[in-house]
Amino acid sequence: MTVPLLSLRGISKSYGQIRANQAIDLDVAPQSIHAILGENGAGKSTLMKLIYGVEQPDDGTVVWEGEPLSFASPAEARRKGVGMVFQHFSLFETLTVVENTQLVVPGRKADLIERIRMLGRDFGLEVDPAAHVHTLSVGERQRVEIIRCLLTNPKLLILDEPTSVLPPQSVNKLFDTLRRLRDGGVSILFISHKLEEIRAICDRATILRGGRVTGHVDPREHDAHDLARMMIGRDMPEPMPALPLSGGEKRLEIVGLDYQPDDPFAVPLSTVSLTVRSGEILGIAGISGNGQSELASLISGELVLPREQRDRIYMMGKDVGTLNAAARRRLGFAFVPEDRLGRGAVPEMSLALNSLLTAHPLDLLRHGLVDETKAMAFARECIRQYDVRTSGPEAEAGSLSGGNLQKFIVGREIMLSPKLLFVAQPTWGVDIGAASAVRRRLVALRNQGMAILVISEEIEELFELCDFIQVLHHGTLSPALVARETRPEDIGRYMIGAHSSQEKALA
Ligand SMILES: Nc1ncnc2c1ncn2[C@@H]1O[C@H](COP(=O)(O)OP(=O)(O)OP(=O)(O)O)[C@@H](O)[C@H]1O
Repeated sequence: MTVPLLSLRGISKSYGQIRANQAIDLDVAPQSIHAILGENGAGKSTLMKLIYGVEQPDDGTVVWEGEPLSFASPAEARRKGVGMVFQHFSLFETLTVVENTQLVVPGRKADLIERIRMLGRDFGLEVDPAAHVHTLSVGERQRVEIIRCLLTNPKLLILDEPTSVLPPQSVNKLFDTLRRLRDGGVSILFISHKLEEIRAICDRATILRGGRVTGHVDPREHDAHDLARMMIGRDMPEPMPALPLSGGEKRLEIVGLDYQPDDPFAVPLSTVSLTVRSGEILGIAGISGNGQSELASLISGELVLPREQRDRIYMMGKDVGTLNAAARRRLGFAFVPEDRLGRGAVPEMSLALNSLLTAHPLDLLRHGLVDETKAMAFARECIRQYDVRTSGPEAEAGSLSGGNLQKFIVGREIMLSPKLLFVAQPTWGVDIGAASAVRRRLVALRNQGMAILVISEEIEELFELCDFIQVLHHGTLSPALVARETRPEDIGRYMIGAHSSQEKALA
């Protein structure tokens, strides 16, 4: 047998009471794409952090290219040829793309700009090297992370859910890239919750459950159902059937909204119109960076329209364009932003305190002070209902695994029983078991009459959830398409700006 590029034996790591990794054995062969599979909180990110030197194991040995070794820091791991793209981005918001790159990759700025452009062209990872990171969408930030990593020429590339925010076209391009990298001698550790992707690209898979290895398999020899069962220890639930449309009242209406941002990197919106009624789910598809964050901010109230732009955004029948986020929430609006650690939750605060951020109207304050008992009870209920794996309501939000924090934030907003719920990327980073639970919940709420707006880059998710789909491209929205009568390719054409001639537009 060839000597593995990386061998782990008996690797363990605990955080207080939580045994995130227990006696992990793992061999990564040279020139292989190796999947790490597991539910939210199974210990995948922890294991990757140990390999990349971000954390040190409590126990166990690491052998790199046949030599016993321990990576004391990410800098050392990078020197040896390990590169990592994180699930939570590690970019500085106020710096430009190329300045962020310079922090890790030596070289002259002009050369780096050229190399970034070249990688972008070659691998479908286009991004403006001079753009400030704070102006970029989540998807674009991820592209920057991947490019930055590729620029260090790693022997082992660790990708923590790299496809979660990429549109389907770019996923295939990324896979071509990864295959080319592998054929050129790079091994790849690939974390993903998308089993079909794993079967398409990986030649090995290691499955984790509760911090332990439960199997090493060749994913091409198992179907997605098999893999899911190994991962979650049971069969997947069936999707929730949607009741026929009720033709309910309009809860959100946007009429011919134009938006010209001050920021030169932001995307202008032109004549955006949409309607979401009680008892229906409208999905907005599109590649990130086409105006999603601008539209989301205008709907959530983080961006307020100037006084002269009246009669553009209505919620529950009221013109809300000039109202701030809090005033919109008072009308029965709730919002899950795509950026869960930055805007959805405060990482240093407990889950109980994070509940207060939006759920304070549910009687969690008394005389202006936090009612601890009620805040704890609320957080505990959210943890229970949404199967959030954590030590309890006192855990810091930042200590939760990505998917578990997402479940908590989505749960918190749903528990407000809003009339209108707006969720950006509802299941980004959430494992398939939990993602299907979140989707079932959204459909059940729709059946009970909630109006739901979803922005997602995952076409399959939109088809599973939505009654209608509109596609955002270069700041304009396609007509509403009836999801049941539309094919993914039709959506794909709108996503790249090539209109379908036979659209099933609503009158
Ligand atoms: N810094 C930390 N402090 C406390 N607990 C932590 C910390 N980091 C991880 N954990 C816990 O360790 C366990 C494993 O988390 P990890 O992030 O490795 O899971 P994961 O498999 O990557 O999950 P996901 O798919 O949701 O990203 C979880 O219970 C998590 O809450």
